[in-house]
Parts: sequence; structure tokens; C-alpha cells
Amino acid sequence: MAVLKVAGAAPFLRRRRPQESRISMIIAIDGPAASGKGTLGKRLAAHYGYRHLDTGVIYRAVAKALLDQGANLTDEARAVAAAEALDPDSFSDPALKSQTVGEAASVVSALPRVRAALVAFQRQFAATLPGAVLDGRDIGTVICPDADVKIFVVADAGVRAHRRTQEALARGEAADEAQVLADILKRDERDKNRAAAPLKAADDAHLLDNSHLDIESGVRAAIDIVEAVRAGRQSRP
Ligand SMILES: Nc1ncnc2c1ncn2[C@@H]1O[C@H](COP(=O)(O)OP(=O)(O)O)[C@@H](O)[C@H]1O
Ligand SMILES: Nc1ccn([C@@H]2O[C@H](COP(=O)(O)OP(=O)(O)O)[C@@H](O)[C@H]2O)c(=O)n1
Repeated sequence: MAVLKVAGAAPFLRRRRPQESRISMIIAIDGPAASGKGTLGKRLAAHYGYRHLDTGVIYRAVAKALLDQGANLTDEARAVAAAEALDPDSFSDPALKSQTVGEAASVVSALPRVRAALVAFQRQFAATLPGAVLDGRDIGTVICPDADVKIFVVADAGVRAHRRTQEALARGEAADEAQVLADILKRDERDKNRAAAPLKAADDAHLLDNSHLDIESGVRAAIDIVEAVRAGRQSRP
């Protein structure tokens, strides 16, 4: 039985529109591994008083379930069963952050039926009032093609590998930067080249290059994008 429910979420069609009392937006953030999507998503959500969903954690949770079962990562039926049985309470499990689980997530996430099983949960989250920020690979293209603001975050692969390595070391995990770089590049290639919902920028996404920005500057740049889009909307006749 599926337990993948969003606590307190309003039905998708009841989403309030921006002209109502409090500004309601869906902000979609996509980009490659370790580009800073989650950091920006969390900070934008805090800024606007919205909820944030790191959708990568969902695919990581499916992958970890298969790894725990000793199942083959390309066993689509088992992966779908794991997706349908996901418990959002498990999304905070620190074990989901490992490189091994990330690599496995990139394999299971290429399975079309796994992605299909997770669409409703993500869209229901996106409908959360007063607004929601989702980050992932296909938020602006597939999950929320009508998102109010779409940001595609990039950063040089070497910078991403360095930041991810520092993050692992800070958690007390062993991490070799060259290996992290190789893992990130392999995962990006798989994510970009899969047939189902590949990693790519939506045509109407705003590019944010995080390579030479510290976290505060990146957050400022993301808020500037959101505000520019909103100002453009409000000035339309
Ligand atoms: N602009 C930045 N400057 C320095 N470090 C950053 C920046 N953005 C993110 N980080 C760090 O880089 C790592 C990856 O960021 P994260 O937000 O987890 O990326 P993603 O969600 O895209 O995988 C984290 O350790 C985060 O703290
Ligand atoms: N919306 C999403 C989010 C993640 N994923 C997959 O899940 C993997 C892990 O995603 P993640 O966002 O946690 O990865 P990082 O960018 O944090 O390293 C990615 O490499 C993708 O294969 C996806 O296919 N679609």
C-alpha cells in the first residue's frame, strides 16, 4: 500500500493564484549533481515562507530500499513497489546522502515506471499553500512545466566535486576528490542521456552559474531571478 502522502497538502486544483492575499508560487530548480540546488531551494523556501522538497531524496530512498533488499537496481517491478511504499519520514535518513546511494539513485531513476509512480506525490507537494520550492532534474520540464519561476543551476564540475568532497569530509566520511569528480560526471552523463525525463533546462528556465558565487551570493542571485519574474508578471497588462 502506498504511504507516499504530503502532510497538510491542499488538492492540486485548489492552488491559490498570485493575485490573492499572499503571494503563491511554484519555484522549480533543476541542475546537475552538487550544483547547489538543495541549498538554494532550502534558502528560497525560507525566504518566501514556502515548503521545500529535494526530489533527489525520493530517488535516493527508492535506491536505498533496493540496496537494502539486495535487489538488482534495474528490477523495475521491485523498484516501483519500493517507490509506492515510500515513507516521507525516511527522507531525513543521513544514509541517503552517500555517493553509493546517489549512484544507485541515478540507475533506478532512469526506469520510466519508477518516475511515473512518483509524479503525483511531487505535484501534490508543489500544490502546497502558500507555495513550494522543488529541486531536482525534471521539475521545470516534467513535474511542474507551469511553474511560476524556473531556475537551472550550473557550476564547473571541479567546483562541484570540491564542494561535495568537503561536505562528505565534514560529515566524517572518507572522500577522494578525484573519485567524487568521476562519480559526478558519470551520474550527470547518465541523467542527461536517459530517455525518461532527462536532465535538461526548460526552455523558459533562468540560468544561474554558481561556480564563483558563495552561498549568500547564490541565494541573492536566485531571489533576484524570482523577483524579476514577478515584476515582469505584475507589469503585464
Ligand atoms: N554557492 C556555494 N558556495 C559554496 N558552497 C556551496 C554553494 N552552494 C552549495 N554549496 C555546497 O556544495 C554542496 C552541494 O550543494 P547542494 O545544495 O547539496 O547541491 P545539490 O542539491 O545540487 O546536490 C553542499 O555542501 C553545499 O553546502
Ligand atoms: N527530480 C529528480 C531528482 C533526482 N534524480 C536522480 O536522483 C539522483 C540523485 O539526485 P540528487 O538530487 O540527490 O543528487 P545530488 O545533485 O544531490 O548529488 C540523480 O543523479 C538523478 O539520477 C532524478 O532523476 N530526478
